[in-house]
Amino acid sequence: MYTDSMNDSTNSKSEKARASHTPVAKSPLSQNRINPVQPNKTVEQSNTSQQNTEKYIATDPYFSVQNLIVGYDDTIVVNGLSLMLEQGEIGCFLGYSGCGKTTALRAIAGLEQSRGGTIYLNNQRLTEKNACQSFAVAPAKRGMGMVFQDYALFGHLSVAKNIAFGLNKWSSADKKARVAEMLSLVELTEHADKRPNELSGGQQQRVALARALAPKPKLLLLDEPFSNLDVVLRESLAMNVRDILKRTNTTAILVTHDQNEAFALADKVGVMDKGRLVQWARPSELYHEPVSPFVAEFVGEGAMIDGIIKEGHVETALGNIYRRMEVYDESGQPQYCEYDYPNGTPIKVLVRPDDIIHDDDSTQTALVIGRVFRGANYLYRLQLDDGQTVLSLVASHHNHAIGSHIGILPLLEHVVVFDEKDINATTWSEYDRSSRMDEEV
Ligand SMILES: Nc1ncnc2c1ncn2[C@@H]1O[C@H](COP(=O)(O)OP(=O)(O)OP(=O)(O)O)[C@@H](O)[C@H]1O
Repeated sequence: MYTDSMNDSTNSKSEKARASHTPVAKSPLSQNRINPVQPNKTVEQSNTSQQNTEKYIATDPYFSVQNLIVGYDDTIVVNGLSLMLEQGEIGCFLGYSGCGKTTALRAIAGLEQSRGGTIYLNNQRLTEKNACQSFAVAPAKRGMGMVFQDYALFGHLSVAKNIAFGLNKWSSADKKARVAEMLSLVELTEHADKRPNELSGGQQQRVALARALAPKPKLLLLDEPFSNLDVVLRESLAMNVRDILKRTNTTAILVTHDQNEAFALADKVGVMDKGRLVQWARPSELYHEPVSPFVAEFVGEGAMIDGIIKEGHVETALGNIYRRMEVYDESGQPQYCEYDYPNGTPIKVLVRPDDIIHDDDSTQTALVIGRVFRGANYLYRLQLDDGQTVLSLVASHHNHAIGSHIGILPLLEHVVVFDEKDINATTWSEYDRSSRMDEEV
């Protein structure tokens, strides 16, 4: 059954207060999904180029972007991007190549001019571009640090001198202490005197991180920082970087096309599609409550099955789905209400591999038509009686051959239902990854 308000991504009073001002794109079957947000700020409409003229109130976020628009020549590349982060939070832009992730990051850094929108950081307005006024704080004055894809280290300088590079206004004693602190933070103290080319890729990446963190940036921007590293190293380094950012309470934004990296590092992930931020949410919310089939496809695996509205619930080949409310009776049992659609309305249902439990004792069975060995698990592709397919993640000691039937227990309270509007917004037929599995025969 669909849980109407499971996706409350707010985790603080101030965030909840702001959420009440948040415009939320809702469809009848996908209510309460938080989309890109607008902080409750009133910008004074004036022609002045002075920044920070408006009053800030206690609930203002540490970092926010409102309706950012960036383009090259006749093409809009970032279209109405809005988001916010609290201090110490890590955000991430996730999306296919060319969707505008790097352009958005560069515009936040001030390296690309915006055509519209406003950026605030730590109670300072950095850009404002609308019909009434236009100004932008210079990149060097934004207090941001950046880690690039290729690290951009100075090959002729030692690790310590690379890290000290942005500290030229510091006293030599302070600079020495800060470099030592950063070396220790990234666990490279014994490599202080080496040149970058004497280090591994992962170590170079950590030098780049230490160099960007040394001047204590108000916001750290990381553009595909792990893309030059091998896959195994990426995830462990992403967790390592998250640990460092959390220890230093650094607010950061990462750009990546790698979902695992995004989930390992970020508190909030924004899925981008053709310049638009489709959903800005916590990783678990993106996975369990994608706002559209596009997000569902991009984040995680799964299959779409058909459903149809009947007497207020959704009938599917896996069973009936009832609409659950965020209301419980005295004994703690959830309450249900009807879907607001006429009988016969077609529905699509997202079923994740973890929604289908293998259970030998179940009377409901499915035919194994494909499987992929993943060490601890098999990802099975299963055909239901009506010919539709779903995926199921099963512990790998359950070794079932292709062509056999296995018992299944669908966890229908976890599935996500999409209405026609959601479906029409995406070419969902391309979605079913089960047909793209490299199967073991
Ligand atoms: N300097 C530029 N001039 C003109 N077009 C550009 C420029 N930089 C980027 N673009 C275009 O803007 C679009 C978005 O590019 P961007 O680099 O932001 O995408 P991305 O999502 O970061 O992609 P990738 O993951 O491949 O780096 C692309 O179509 C790209 O060709």
